[in-house]
Amino acid sequence: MSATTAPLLSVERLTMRFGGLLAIDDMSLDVAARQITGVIGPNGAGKTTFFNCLTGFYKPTEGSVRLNHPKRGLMRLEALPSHQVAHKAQVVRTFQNIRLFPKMTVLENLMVAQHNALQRASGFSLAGLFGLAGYRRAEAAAMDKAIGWLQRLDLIDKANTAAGDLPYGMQRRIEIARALCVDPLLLCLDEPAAGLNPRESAELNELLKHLAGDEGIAILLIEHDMSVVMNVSDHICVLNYGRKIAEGTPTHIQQDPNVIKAYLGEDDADEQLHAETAP
Ligand SMILES: Nc1ncnc2c1ncn2[C@@H]1O[C@H](COP(=O)(O)OP(=O)(O)OP(=O)(O)O)[C@@H](O)[C@H]1O
Repeated sequence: MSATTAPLLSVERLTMRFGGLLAIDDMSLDVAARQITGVIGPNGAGKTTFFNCLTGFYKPTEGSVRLNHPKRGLMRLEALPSHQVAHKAQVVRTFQNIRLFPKMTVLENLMVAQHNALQRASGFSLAGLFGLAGYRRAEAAAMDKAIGWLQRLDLIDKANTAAGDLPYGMQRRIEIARALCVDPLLLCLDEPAAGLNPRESAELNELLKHLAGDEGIAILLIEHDMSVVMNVSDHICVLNYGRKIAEGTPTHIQQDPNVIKAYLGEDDADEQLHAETAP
């Protein structure tokens, strides 16, 4: 991020406690527009809790999450309920476990994601039922958007297949397509590579680079698969026991002694670091 560009998202001194457990501990992070920011850390480090605080699923105990929205100005995400974070702030997420409607077709899954826009077009009345012109236009636009994303994500030939009948890797891609139908400024992906084979992971890399580089969507990426994180991230933030222990480029993160210790444990990390620095 250049010194003159304001970040898209500024997380300041975020803290989330569950009783005596400090899941996020005084965490600050800037997220740049049009870039991919990886969030990594060992199991239980607080990554998903961090997403839950950004997207209105949890109300943080302390701290602020400010979004610099290009049309609406500064928005305080920690004060918004989750549906407004998605539809007003355009910060959209996927989940660790797949949450498609398995019996609905792929296209129907993408239409459901746009129900807010359709409800508004119906004036929350019977306009939809009577097929009034405004509602029909909104429905056609929603359909165009869904089809457009299915084409760009190479899923169009599966539009009329029940989502639950498709292979796992494809379902993960449909989840991303569904999130894209909400026009995200910031797309938060929670382990999108989980369960993917190496070919699917490589395809995911290409897709993420395309979304950030060509579509201009900022991405926050929680991922354990280092072949994905290190390949696609512009910037990486590392959490351990709820604390940010490092941030920087993938090259910087791979060499950071604190990160190596968090992943390998103190003794193994010392061994590896000594081996690397030995003449
Ligand atoms: N609703 C909750 N109530 C109590 N404790 C919670 C809750 N949600 C998360 N935690 C705890 O907060 C800590 C961080 O959990 P979190 O799921 O955010 O970690 P994570 O980094 O996403 O882990 P993983 O990589 O295994 O998904 C853990 O100790 C977890 O048990």
